[in-house]
Amino acid sequence: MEESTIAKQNKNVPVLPWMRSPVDVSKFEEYPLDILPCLDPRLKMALQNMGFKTLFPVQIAVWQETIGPGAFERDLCINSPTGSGKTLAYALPIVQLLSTRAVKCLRALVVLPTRDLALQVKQVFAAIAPAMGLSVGLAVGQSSIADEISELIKKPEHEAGICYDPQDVLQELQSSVDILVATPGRLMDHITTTKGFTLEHLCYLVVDETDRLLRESYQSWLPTVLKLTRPYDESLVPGVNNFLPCASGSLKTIRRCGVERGFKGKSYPRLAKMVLSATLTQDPSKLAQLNLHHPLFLTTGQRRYQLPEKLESYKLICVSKLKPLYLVAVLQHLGGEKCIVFTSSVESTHRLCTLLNFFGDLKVKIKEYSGLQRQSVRSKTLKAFREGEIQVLVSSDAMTRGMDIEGVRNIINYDMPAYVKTYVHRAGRTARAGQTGRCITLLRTHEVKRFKKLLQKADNDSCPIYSIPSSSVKSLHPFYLSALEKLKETVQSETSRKGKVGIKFSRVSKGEKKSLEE
Ligand SMILES: Nc1ncnc2c1ncn2[C@@H]1O[C@H](COP(=O)(O)OP(=O)(O)OP(=O)(O)O)[C@@H](O)[C@H]1O
Repeated sequence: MEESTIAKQNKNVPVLPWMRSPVDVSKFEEYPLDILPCLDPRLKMALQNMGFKTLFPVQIAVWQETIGPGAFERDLCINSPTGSGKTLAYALPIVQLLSTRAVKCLRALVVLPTRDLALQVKQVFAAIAPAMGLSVGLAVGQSSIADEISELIKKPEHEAGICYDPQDVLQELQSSVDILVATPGRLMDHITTTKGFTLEHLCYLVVDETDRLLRESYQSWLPTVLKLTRPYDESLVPGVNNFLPCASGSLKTIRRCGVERGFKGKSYPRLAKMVLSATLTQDPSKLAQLNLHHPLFLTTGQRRYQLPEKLESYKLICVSKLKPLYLVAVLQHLGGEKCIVFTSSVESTHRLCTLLNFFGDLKVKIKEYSGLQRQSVRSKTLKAFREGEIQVLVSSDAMTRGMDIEGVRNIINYDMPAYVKTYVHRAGRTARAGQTGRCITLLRTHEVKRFKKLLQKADNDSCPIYSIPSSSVKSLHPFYLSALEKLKETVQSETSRKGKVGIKFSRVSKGEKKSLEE
């Protein structure tokens, strides 16, 4: 074997020994709900009401390791392609496991990097948890902290006119939810300031989009959660009880038992964890932060990065200064099919979207979605896109991960992604749940080689050219010139209105300007 091939293979072999012998999810088949062992009939009904008849391979694999023979004795690290159904893979076993709980306490915590993603995941739990008598809460900062607290914490009912001891009142505060879906920032707000909010009874922790969440520390949410849920033993750490909050009096928590290394075979209750991503990190130092218990790695096939089976990747090679024209020609060609256009920054998202809207005659509704906008604006746009009122969304990488929008058949990379991970997540907004989809990447000539290498990392050698007749591009020239003029005016007025922020939009790029002068 050639040396370079061996080196390449070694590079793909994970450093961590437990990652080298994974459970291969691709060996599992879709499985009918009717014959799924141990599935509670109430949950089956809830799933059927969602229109689901089978469980996907990753959902079956996780079911086996949690409810099935695996009995959740090991923490699970799940690497499965975009759109393969990871959300239900963790939501289903958690809801079934919690169905036998006697007292309402916060038992499961799901952490996600963004508000829109957390909302999406909450909806999945909300579709199945009530059938088992469980409540789901959301901590994302969508409403005021006071409103959020009143949703999450139940206050005791007190008779008017009677004075109560504040200490007793604190003891009586209870969680209104069994499962909480949260973003790290709001989670930390509740941990540090909300009276009655406790992780003391937490049994399950899910870290979704793990590699994204581990990249930033977000006010040290992870060490804080692990510290607050660490099993404590007075004899090992004297006085520890004095530091741990206890809002539920003498209530004891039953967690899974596990034999931890370093505890001389002593078994004690642990917080059971599932961590997931379509591009799960294999970096030992990053994974070490999660303090996983005898982790089991579940992955799909041999490849590190995997694209959805029915995704078709295309490249469109364009003359740099005419890129917007190629984009418009593609949009015309797609004839109003739902589409997300990705750019490399919030500034170019804004400028490109403004420019496209000046093209008149496009017959599609185009809006931007980026981190530069207020959350309320973003949520409104997302709703309109989901409902089909908007056909094209121009987005920065705010939309890259996890978002599940029905009917998106096309992804366009207006700017080539810099990393294979970004390509995997962007392209993964289509071809979800076994559907077909295409991802078209606009490339300048000098980017072609780099793009080929990037796709090879996802083992994708087949990326045909997306052809657009040059006559369609040419015919757009006159519209482009007038659209650029209008863009220039808009940019100038935004600059004067928005001061500093507007300056970001104030420069029409060299390519655009040159074309304007021609
Ligand atoms: N058993 C099922 N039957 C039919 N559809 C399903 C099933 N499970 C999930 N889906 C659908 O598949 C789509 C993708 O699911 P989900 O968002 O959980 O994917 P994911 O693996 O988390 O993707 P990403 O990595 O992009 O976050 C959703 O629209 C979901 O409703």
